[in-house]
Amino acid sequence: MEVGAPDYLAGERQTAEFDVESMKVTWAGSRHALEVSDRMARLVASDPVFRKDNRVMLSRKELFKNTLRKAAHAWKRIVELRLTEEEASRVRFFVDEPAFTDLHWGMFVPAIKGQGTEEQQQKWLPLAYKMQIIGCYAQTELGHGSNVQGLETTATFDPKTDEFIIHSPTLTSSKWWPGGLGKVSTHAVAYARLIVDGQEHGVHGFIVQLRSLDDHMPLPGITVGDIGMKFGSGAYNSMDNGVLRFDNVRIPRDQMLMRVLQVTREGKVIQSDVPRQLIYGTMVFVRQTIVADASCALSRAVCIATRYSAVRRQFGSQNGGPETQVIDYKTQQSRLFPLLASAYAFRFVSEWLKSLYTDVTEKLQRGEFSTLPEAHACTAGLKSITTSATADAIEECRKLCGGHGYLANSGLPELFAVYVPACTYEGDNTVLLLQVARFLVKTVSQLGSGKVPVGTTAYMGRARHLIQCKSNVQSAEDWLNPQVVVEAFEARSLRMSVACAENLAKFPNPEEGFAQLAADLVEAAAAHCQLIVVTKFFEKLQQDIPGKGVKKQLQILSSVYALYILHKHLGDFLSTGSITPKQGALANDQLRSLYSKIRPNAVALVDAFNYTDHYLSSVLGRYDGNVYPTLYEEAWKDPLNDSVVPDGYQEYIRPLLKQQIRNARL
Ligand SMILES: CCCCC/C=C\C/C=C\C/C=C\C/C=C\C/C=C\CCCCC(=O)SCCNC(=O)CCNC(=O)[C@H](O)C(C)(C)COP(=O)(O)OP(=O)(O)OC[C@H]1O[C@@H](n2cnc3c(N)ncnc32)[C@H](O)[C@@H]1OP(=O)(O)O
Ligand SMILES: Cc1cc2nc3c(=O)[nH]c(=O)nc-3n(C[C@H](O)[C@H](O)[C@H](O)COP(=O)(O)OP(=O)(O)OC[C@H]3O[C@@H](n4cnc5c(N)ncnc54)[C@H](O)[C@@H]3O)c2cc1C
Repeated sequence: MEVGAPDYLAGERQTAEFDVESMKVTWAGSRHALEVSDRMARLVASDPVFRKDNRVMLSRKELFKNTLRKAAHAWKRIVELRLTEEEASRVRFFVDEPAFTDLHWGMFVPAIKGQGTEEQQQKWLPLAYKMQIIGCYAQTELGHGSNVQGLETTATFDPKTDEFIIHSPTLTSSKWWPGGLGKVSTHAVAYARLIVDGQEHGVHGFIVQLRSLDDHMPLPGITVGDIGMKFGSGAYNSMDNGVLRFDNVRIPRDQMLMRVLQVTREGKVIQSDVPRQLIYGTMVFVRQTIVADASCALSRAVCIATRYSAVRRQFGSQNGGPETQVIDYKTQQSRLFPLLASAYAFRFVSEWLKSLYTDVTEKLQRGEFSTLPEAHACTAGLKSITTSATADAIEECRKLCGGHGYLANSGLPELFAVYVPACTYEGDNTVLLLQVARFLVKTVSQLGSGKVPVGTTAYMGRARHLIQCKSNVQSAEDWLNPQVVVEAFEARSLRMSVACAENLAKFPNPEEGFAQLAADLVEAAAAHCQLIVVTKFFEKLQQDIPGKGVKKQLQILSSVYALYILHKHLGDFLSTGSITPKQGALANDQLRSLYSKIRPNAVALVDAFNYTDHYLSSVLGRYDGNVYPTLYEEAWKDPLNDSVVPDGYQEYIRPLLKQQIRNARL
C-alpha cells in the first residue's frame, strides 16, 4: 500500500488478536523464506514487463507472445541478478502465468534426473539448466491419458543402426496435451512402448529432439502443433499444450532413459534393481508440488473473498447508519471461514509432504525402495483431495463476492479457469483416489499377517480398538481436544477401509470386486487423506510457533478445518458409528462458536499470506479495501467504452431502432 493512502480495512486490522508479522513467517515456512518471497514479489510487481491486468483482453496470439516475452525477461533477470533456485521459483510464482518453462523445469529436468543414468544426466542436464535446449513431458496421447500402460507410441530397437525408431502407429497414439510442446520445446521426454527383438518391455521415457536448434523448424518425421483454445479467457491459454506425431523418427540408443531398464548395443534388455514404478517418479514429484499450489490458489481466493466481505455491506441499517458488513452474516462465515482454515491446513500438509518426498528420494538414492508405495499413495491422494477442494472453493469465493465476483477484475474467474485443470492433470482425481484405495485395501488385508503398518497407515495397526471404540465426547468443548478429533477420524477411515475390504472378499474375482465397489473405495480413500490433513495440522501445532497469539489462531483454524470436514461428511461418521448424532450436533455447536472467534481476526489472517496487489490482481481483494472507486474507474477502461457510441451502431442498432419506430407508427 502507498504511504499515506487511506486504509478502508484499518478497523478490521485493529481487531486482530495476534502478531501478523509472525504469522507471515509461519505461513512462509521461515523468516528467510518470507524475506525471499517478499523481495521477489516486489521485483516482479515493479517491472512493467510483468504487467498482467490486460491479460484477459488479449487475443490468443498476443497472449502467447506476451508470455514468451515474460519468460525470456524472467530468465534474463534470473541470470543477471544471479538468483538462486529458491529466488527463481518465487519469481515464477509471482509472474503468475502458466508457461512452457513450468514443464521444462518442473517435468523435463526432473524426468532426466529421476530416470536417466549418471552419464545421461551429465550429457543433458547442463544443456537444460542453461536453457540451451527446452524440453517438455510428452506422455499423454489422444486416446490414452490415465492408462499409462495403454500408450500406443512405439520405440523399436534397430540393432543394425543402434537406434530406436519412435513411431505413432494410429491417430489415437498422437501425443496430446503436453505443455510447452505446441510451439516452444526443442526436445521432449516422450513415453513409448519399448520393443526389442519383437518383444514388448512396457512404457519407457525417450529423449527426442523435435525442432531444429537453428531455425526452430520441426525435424523430419515430426508433426507438431498447438491443440487449441482452452477453458476461459487468459488463464491456461498462455500455455502451448501440443499435439505431436512421430513418423519413424530415429534416435540414438543412448537417448532412452535407462536408470530402470537398459538396452545394450547387442539388444539385450537388462532390468536394474530399481523398481519399474520409478518411471512414474516425475509424476510423484509434481503431485507433491501441486499440493503446495493448492494452498496458494485457495489462499488467494480466500484473501479476495475475505477482504471484500469486510468491505461489502447489505441490509441491517439502524437509524440511517451503515448497513451490515456481509462478513458478519453467519451464513457468510460458515461458507468462508472453513475455506480460510483449509488454506492453512493445505499449507501445512504440503510442508509435511515435501519433507516426506525429500526423505523418500534420499532413500531411493541409497537403494531403499520400501517407502515408495506410501509416497505414491500420499502424493496421489493429497493431490486429489486438495485440488478438488480448492477448485470448489474458488467458485464458492466467487459466489461469496456476489455479482462483483463475476467481473474479470475480481480476479476470481481467471483464477478458477487457470486452476480447475489441476483436478485432471497429473492424474485425474478419481483415478488417483483409486490408487490410494488399492494401497489401503492391501494394508488392511495384511493386518492379520503380523506386518505392522507404518507412516500414515500406522493407525490401522490399532484396528482392533478403532473398529469398536466409542467417542466419549459429551460437550461441544470436548471437540477442541485434538486426540478426540483424531480418534473419530481414524475410526471413520479404518471402518470405511475395512468395510470395503470385507465387501471385496465377497467377490471371487478381486478385480471385478474392485470395479464394482469403486465408488465406495474412492470415499474410503478420501476419508484416509482427510485424516492425514487433520493429523498433520495438529502435529504442526506441536512445534514451537513464535509470535503473540499465533499458535492460538492456528489452534482455532485446525479445529475449524477438522470439524468442518466432520460436519460435511457427517453421514460417514454416523454410518460407521464413529460418533453419535448427538456428538455430531455438538461438533456443529463448536464450529459455530469457533467462527465467532475467527471473525475479528479474519482480515489479518489473510494479510498473513503476504500477497501483493499485483499478485492478487483483484479489485475486490485490494489491500486497502478501496473497492468501489476502483471498480468505477476500471469500468471506463474497458475497450467497449473507448467510444460512446459502439462500433456496429450504424449496421445493426440503428436499422433496428428505425424499424421499431416504423412498426410503432403502424
Ligand atoms: C533455476 C530456475 C528455476 C526457474 C523456475 C521456473 C519454473 C518453475 C519450476 C517448476 C514448477 C514445478 C512443478 C510444476 C510443474 C508442472 C506443473 C504444471 C502443470 C501440470 C502439468 C501436468 C502434466 C501432466 O499431466 S503429465 C501426465 C500425467 N499423467 C498421469 O498422471 C497419468 C495417471 N496415471 C497413472 O499414474 C498410472 O497409469 C496409474 C493410474 C497409476 C496406473 O498405472 P499402472 O501401471 O497401470 O498401474 P497399477 O495400478 O497396476 O499399478 C502398478 C503398481 O505401481 C504402483 N504405482 C502406480 N503409480 C505409481 C507411482 N507414481 N509411484 C510409485 N508406484 C506407483 C501401484 O501402486 C501398483 O503397486 P502394487 O503393484 O499394487 O504394489
Ligand atoms: C491443462 C492440462 C495440461 C496437461 N499437461 C500435460 C503434459 O504436460 N504432459 C502430459 O503428458 N499430459 C498432460 N496433460 C494430460 C493429463 O495428464 C491427462 O488429461 C490426465 O492424466 C487425465 O487423463 P485423461 O485425459 O485420459 O482422462 P480420462 O482417463 O479419459 O478420464 C475421463 C473420465 O474417466 C474417468 N476414469 C478414467 N479411468 C478410470 C478408472 N480406471 N476408473 C474410474 N474412472 C475412470 C475419469 O475419472 C474421468 O472422469 C495435461 C492435461 C491438462 C488438462
